[in-house]
Amino acid sequence: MGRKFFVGGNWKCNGTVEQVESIVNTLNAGQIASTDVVEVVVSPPYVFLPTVKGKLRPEIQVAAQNCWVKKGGAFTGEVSAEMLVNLGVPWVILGHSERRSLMGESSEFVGEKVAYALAQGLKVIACVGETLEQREAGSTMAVVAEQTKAIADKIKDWTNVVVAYEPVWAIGTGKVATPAQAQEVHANLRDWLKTNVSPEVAESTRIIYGGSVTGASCKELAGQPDVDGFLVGGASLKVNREHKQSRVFIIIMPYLPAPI
Ligand SMILES: O=C[C@H](O)COP(=O)(O)O
Repeated sequence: MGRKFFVGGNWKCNGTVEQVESIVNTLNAGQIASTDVVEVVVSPPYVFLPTVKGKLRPEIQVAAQNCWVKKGGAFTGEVSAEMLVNLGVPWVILGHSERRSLMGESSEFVGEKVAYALAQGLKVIACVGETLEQREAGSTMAVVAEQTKAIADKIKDWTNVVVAYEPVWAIGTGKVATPAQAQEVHANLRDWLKTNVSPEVAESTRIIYGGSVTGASCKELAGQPDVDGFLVGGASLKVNREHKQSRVFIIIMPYLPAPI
């Protein structure tokens, strides 16, 4: 069975009650193809999760942007995986570069979080990616392999993991990776999974791309054999005025069969 295309919208630390309501209304009004063909997941900040989950059409799932590394307790400011499960949130984004760089999350810590979240029944969008300095030093694949290995060391079952390759230099900068750059890393990452985990995991695990994806860049990127979808930041908050559509839908529509 082929890998189902995946489009995630990461709203990061953005939005007011009014803006979130407006985005949800736009998403609910948009055309969407069968969930057999594409998986669409939006990730609002924690405080908006229950509202978004309650108001969104059922074809669109929600993700948290982070969760605690173990069972809850005296960890002020944290949200546990158990709480997300209790709320009916199916997905969580872990290891985003903003958390690695701004909150000091190490690869090992991210690996522990991924393992714990999976064990509680969450599905995980696990982010990896190199900085500009690392790319220029020629260590892109070494960095991505080290981050992926830290996850592979802690988990056995990859069924509920989507890997998001997000080069740090492309995030929020408008400098989207070229299709060739994205394909090269995705193919190397799949190869790494084949050698270090298993051929089955390499074949079935979705590797999605994130970093300045827009309606203009998505088509060629999605045409690459190892690009299985996107994790969209800025564009997932925007509405295309002409089409009155969320830009997440603009991004996925070219690849989809007839809407339901
Ligand atoms: O999680 C999403 C990524 O950080 C991409 O963000 P961006 O599309 O605003 O560059």
